[in-house]
Amino acid sequence: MFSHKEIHLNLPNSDISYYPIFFSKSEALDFYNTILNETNWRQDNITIFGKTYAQPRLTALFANNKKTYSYSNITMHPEPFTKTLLTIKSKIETLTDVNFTTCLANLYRDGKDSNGWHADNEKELGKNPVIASITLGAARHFSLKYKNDKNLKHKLLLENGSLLLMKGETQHFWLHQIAKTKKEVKPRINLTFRVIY
Ligand SMILES: O=C(O)CCC(=O)C(=O)O
Ligand SMILES: [Fe+2]
Repeated sequence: MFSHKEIHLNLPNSDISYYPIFFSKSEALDFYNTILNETNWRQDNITIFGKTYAQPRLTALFANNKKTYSYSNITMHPEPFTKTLLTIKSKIETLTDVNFTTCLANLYRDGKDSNGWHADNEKELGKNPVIASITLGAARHFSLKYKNDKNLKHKLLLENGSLLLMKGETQHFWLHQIAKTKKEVKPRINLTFRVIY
């Protein structure tokens, strides 16, 4: 059906694939503009190790149910999927054969916005979550770090229109982040499709 170029990362205890051109550049920029303007972006306060910070990016939650998503001491309540998000979701579902319930959207306004080291291992995601992550707009580096050996790291550039798929035991063994950068970078929207049980 699809003949997307797939780059499978050769890292232990993981199942991570990168599809650099899941959407064409122009399709991805159309999605970027629509989602940027249609979304009620919010900036939550998060609490990590007892300290409260303004999250260094804007977020929004969408779902086809009422289930909330909680992490770092915040609980997000979803809004219904938009037509654009349903178009994107359905193309990912054809590739993965997973029915995603939920999408967490992140807006990195510039290089100062980031997402610190974490695993997507909240219990509502189930044992071995499938996370499908779309990049729209500017490219940013995605870093991976092995929990058992912090010297084992991997970094890849997530480009406009790309899909990164993490599944299997990845979240048990690996942390990931989007680090801040001093380079001039334009805004990036990230959409992470998930199943919430
Ligand atoms: O922006 C990204 O590519 C990663 C987002 C992420 O890790 C998350 O929302 O859990
Ligand atoms: Fe994540």
